[in-house]
Amino acid sequence: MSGIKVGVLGSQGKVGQAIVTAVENADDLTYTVGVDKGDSLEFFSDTDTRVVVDFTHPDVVMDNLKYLIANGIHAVVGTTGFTEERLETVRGWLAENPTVGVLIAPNFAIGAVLSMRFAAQAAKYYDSVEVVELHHPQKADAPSGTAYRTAELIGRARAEAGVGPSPDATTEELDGARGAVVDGVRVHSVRLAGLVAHQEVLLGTTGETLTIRHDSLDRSSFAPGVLLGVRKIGDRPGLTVGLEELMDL
Ligand SMILES: NC(=O)C1=CN([C@@H]2O[C@H](COP(=O)(O)OP(=O)(O)OC[C@H]3O[C@@H](n4cnc5c(N)ncnc54)[C@H](OP(=O)(O)O)[C@@H]3O)[C@@H](O)[C@H]2O)C=CC1
Ligand SMILES: O=C(O)C1=N[C@H](C(=O)O)C[C@H](O)C1
Repeated sequence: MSGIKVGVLGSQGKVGQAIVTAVENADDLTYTVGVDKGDSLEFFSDTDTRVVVDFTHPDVVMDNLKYLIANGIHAVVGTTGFTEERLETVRGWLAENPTVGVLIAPNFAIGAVLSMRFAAQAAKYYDSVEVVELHHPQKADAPSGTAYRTAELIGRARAEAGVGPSPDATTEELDGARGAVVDGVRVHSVRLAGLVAHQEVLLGTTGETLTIRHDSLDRSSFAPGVLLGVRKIGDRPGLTVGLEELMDL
């Protein structure tokens, strides 16, 4: 056995299973152990695991990270639910363990990262922008982490360019009909059997619209981005947020 020793948290889950397969198939990585609900995190220390990939649940990911950082294990995290407050807590733990690297990304699919970048670039040229995310019905969080991040990037780009709010004459509304608002951007969440992970950013101005759509058709779409993170995180102490930081964009 040779290469970076990699373990997976949430190894029995939908994404975790795809990551285990990808790690096992990579010549330069060695799969050590999978940990799922009820298993001990000490399996990672016992197997001298160097990098752990976490695809679990927003309710448990902070406890996982606390253990990994305290034990000098690098982490690549796809689990959602990272508010600015949570990120600050992680930064605090990392300050006490300065050799450890943590990568947290709302979406590891290359196309999703690109579509977020394209949406931010386009945002200032259009009067209106709204985000629609569509996912499988087992998903716990709404809006998706990706949609939340996309709206933040769009909101920031529009604020920097001095663009006002999207026009909207709605005065009467059934609760939720116009979606949630993130940094001034409307975000709509669809949950539908048969879907995996999809997002459309709709932009409109006089006489034209632009739609930026990304589809993850299979959970293997997250694996190349995760493996990129696994290979790089050991050389990036501290907190990295977003896969784009590791891509030559
Ligand atoms: N960043 C990205 O690119 C992506 C992020 N995600 C995010 O990843 C997370 C997982 O998604 P998904 O795989 O679909 O979810 P699943 O529910 O299919 O998988 C999660 C797995 O983690 C297990 N688990 C729960 N608690 C613990 C714990 N304390 N320790 C170890 N394992 C635990 C679950 O067990 P049990 O089922 O028994 O509760 C389950 O097997 C979500 O937050 C999702 O939004 C998903 C896709 C891509
Ligand atoms: O739960 C999912 O499935 C996904 N979660 C992430 C998110 O919330 O953005 C990434 C992707 O959309 C799939």
